[in-house]
Amino acid sequence: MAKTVVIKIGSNVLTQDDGTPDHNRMASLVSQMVFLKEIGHQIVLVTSGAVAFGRKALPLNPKTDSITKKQVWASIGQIELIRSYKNLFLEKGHTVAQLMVTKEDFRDRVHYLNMKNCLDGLLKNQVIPVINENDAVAVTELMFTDNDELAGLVAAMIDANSLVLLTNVDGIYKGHPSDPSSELITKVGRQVPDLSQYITTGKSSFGRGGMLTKMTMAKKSADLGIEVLIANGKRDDVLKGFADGTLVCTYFEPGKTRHNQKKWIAHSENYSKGEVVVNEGAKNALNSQKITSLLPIGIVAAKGDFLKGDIIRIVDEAGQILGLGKAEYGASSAAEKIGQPHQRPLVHYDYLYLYDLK
Ligand SMILES: Nc1ncnc2c1ncn2[C@@H]1O[C@H](COP(=O)(O)OP(=O)(O)O)[C@@H](O)[C@H]1O
Ligand SMILES: N[C@@H](CCC(=O)OP(=O)(O)O)C(=O)O
Repeated sequence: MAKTVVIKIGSNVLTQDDGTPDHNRMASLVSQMVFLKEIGHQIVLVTSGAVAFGRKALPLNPKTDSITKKQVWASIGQIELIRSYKNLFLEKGHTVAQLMVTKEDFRDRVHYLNMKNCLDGLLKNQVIPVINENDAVAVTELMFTDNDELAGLVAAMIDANSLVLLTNVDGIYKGHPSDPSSELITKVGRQVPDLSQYITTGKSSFGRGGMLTKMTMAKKSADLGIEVLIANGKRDDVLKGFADGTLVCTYFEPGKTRHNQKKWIAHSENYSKGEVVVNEGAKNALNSQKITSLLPIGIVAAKGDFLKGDIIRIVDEAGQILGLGKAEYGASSAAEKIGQPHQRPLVHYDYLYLYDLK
């Protein structure tokens, strides 16, 4: 079956132990991505490596602050990174395109749709999008936790079937991967156990977010109906293994696919601009099997300065978050309508994402 596959490559996969770019590994992964494309899959690449490539190209005074270092190295390294991909794909007859994004591009619905339109256009024209964070401008609140988060957001955006996170270990182990007694978790079903207990905060030498973000993103993406594979990009034929189903990895079984609109909303908790508190009746209605929009009659309070189109959090009176939604009107109109019958929904069902509260 032809799939849309988002492949994320971590910095460590593309570097050797001494930090120099590993062009052979890169060439092998490009060949395998071309193989996937030529057997009919659509490929989107999310790649790290700019900082690592830049660090090797230009040593900086160790006293330079860490933000400036990241910005300088990333803006130097990105050139070599994208040029290498461009040349390697071109040798095999394929064109790549570069997209550099920040968190803001996922926060704003217009930016989001512009990016989606661009990706759709590239895929339709058989071009392989190569995406990285725009590290030159992405500082503090504009930053993704790491590229695993970015890859998860991209996979949701384009309604991907699969998300393959390539790192320098075979997947999530029940213990530190360097401990020979640690066992690899090969499958995570829909009843996801608490895996965070196994994950240590230590990262690989150039990694940013560590295994915890991979796990969080994998769970979230699987909830949205995307299968996720965390696998070792340093193993030869890793992507061929993905194609023929022989890959040694941690596999997250996908849930039922949800509406695309809702996928954007599902990933927006960090970007919400306000919050509404709902009463018990509204909570039960939202959690029932019936398709329900959020009506002002069930709202007891509206907080924050949200405008029409902004994402708002929906919480119950005990403060537990129930879900997220796109506001149909702003906070001042909402305040006027609170508790009143016969009013337009504040959140329409199509723009409502409810957490699966067990
Ligand atoms: N339970 C675990 N299973 C696997 N890896 C783990 C675990 N706990 C911590 N890690 C660490 O997570 C690292 C991968 O994350 P990271 O360094 O962010 O990689 P990448 O650069 O590919 O994004 C591994 O190299 C490993 O050291
Ligand atoms: N955007 C950065 C990558 C940051 C990042 O998430 O790195 P990694 O944890 O190796 O995937 C770069 O290109 O160096």
